[in-house]
Amino acid sequence: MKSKKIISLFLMLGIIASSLVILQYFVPIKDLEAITSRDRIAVFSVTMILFLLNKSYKSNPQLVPSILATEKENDRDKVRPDVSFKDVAGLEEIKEELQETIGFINNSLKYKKMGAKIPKGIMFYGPPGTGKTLLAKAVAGETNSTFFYASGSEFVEKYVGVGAKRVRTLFEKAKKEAPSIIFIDEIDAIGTKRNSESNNEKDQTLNQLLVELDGFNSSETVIVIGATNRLDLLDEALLRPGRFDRHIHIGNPNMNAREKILQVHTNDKPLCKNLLIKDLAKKTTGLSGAELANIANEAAIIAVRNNKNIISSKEFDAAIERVIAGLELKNPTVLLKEKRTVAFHEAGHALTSKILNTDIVQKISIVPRGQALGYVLKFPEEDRYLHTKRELEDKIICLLAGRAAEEIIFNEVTTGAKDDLSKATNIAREMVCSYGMTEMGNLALDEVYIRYNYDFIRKEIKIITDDAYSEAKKIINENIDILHNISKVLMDKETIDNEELDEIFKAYKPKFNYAT
Ligand SMILES: Nc1ncnc2c1ncn2[C@@H]1O[C@H](COP(=O)(O)OP(=O)(O)OP(=O)(O)O)[C@@H](O)[C@H]1O
Ligand SMILES: [Zn+2]
Repeated sequence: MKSKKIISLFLMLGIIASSLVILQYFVPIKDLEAITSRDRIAVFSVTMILFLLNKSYKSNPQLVPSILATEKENDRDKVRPDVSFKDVAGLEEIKEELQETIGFINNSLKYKKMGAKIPKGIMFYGPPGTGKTLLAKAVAGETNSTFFYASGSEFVEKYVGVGAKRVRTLFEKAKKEAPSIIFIDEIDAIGTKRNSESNNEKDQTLNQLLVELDGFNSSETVIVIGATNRLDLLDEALLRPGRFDRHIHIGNPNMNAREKILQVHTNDKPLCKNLLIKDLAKKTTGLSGAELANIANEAAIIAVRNNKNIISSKEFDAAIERVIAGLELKNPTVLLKEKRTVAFHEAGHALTSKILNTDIVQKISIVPRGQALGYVLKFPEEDRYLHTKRELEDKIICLLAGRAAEEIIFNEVTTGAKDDLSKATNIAREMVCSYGMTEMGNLALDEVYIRYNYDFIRKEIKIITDDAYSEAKKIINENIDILHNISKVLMDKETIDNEELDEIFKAYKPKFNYAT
């Protein structure tokens, strides 16, 4: 290592010397005195920059195709994590289930003597940010195994064969360092179903992964953990016995788990005595572990910014809003007409949510945040795992009510409903394709069928969203005074909290009849 540095230094001095010689060669003899020390410094600086650029090219592993990279550079994916199960909050049943695997690794000799095969593959699946990576690291920590991290998308390259070679190298290293855990995040990037339209490189990589999973035997204690948001998209071959045959669903945390996660992430923070973590758990229904960790951190940052030495519920409320709705824009330049449109749009969402009782409305705001010009902050009253058809229809009504209010008041629609339309369409699509909630009957449709029959499916989706839109307009028209009142208060004060909204509702008698 040292000798390399010395060679580089000599090389650099050589380059400087030859540059000066070349410079003199190009300059007529009579002008030689004109080569000032400034010129020499310039040559020296340019050489140094070239030298440093060359050095950073070499030290940046991204620039070296991993297939050509040295052993050392590839080893950056290998760690011995200092994470254990106590860092993973909630998820008690899952930790219980993983105890068996931990027992296998820690007592592998006993199992081997008995001729028992150690299970090789576990597949974690569920929404993003729920702790899949954290849990895999904790398994490595609990067993003192080497942890190899790989992301499915890293394997798939333009060049056929590169991905397969990377898979081979990864397994070779893991076997050498056994006991080890290989964690393959976003495994769907290589593991989706193979079909006639598949791409060759992806399929070769997947085949290599299958070969590796079949290849290693019980003398090597290597456990492979895959993670995906979409188990249904994975090739069945990957999930067969002997491969990723244990499937563990990791969902968003329930109230109890949220409380524990928030506890873990606030342990090291000075909290106000009156602050109840339980209350925070109530206000964060539907959020992931990663979002909760983010909220705890944001609350601390906000407290520092406000020169506080303890964190109170005020900072947490601001942090929740920040994480859910995005960064508040300072001095936004929203036109008055646009502000009115946003006020009516948000009033439409809030009015229907309250009338249909879909969620508890915490706050309505027309202060721009993130990409939104306004927003309604709302949470379901409790954790829900099942939704009736009626509830899904109500959700779609509330989503489309922003646009419906715009149309009723201004007789035209704006681009502001883009996100609402996308969410509403997704729910309706699930109702048609996954939940069997339409005239098509009790069917779940697979991706290939959906792709080839999308025109027909689109018609079914449109029936649902059209009905919801009419219903939204009906509810708003029947309660138009409340809509005007909410938007008036929003124009004056920019935000309304749930108590103020209750006051507005008390002053009028909301009307509501479901269309039959
Ligand atoms: N159950 C939990 N206990 C404690 N912290 C958690 C938990 N779940 C998530 N977190 C926090 O969220 C962060 C991100 O979680 P992680 O990366 O493990 O999620 P993931 O499911 O792998 O996400 P993705 O699918 O996006 O890769 C963790 O580093 C941790 O700080
Ligand atoms: Zn909206």
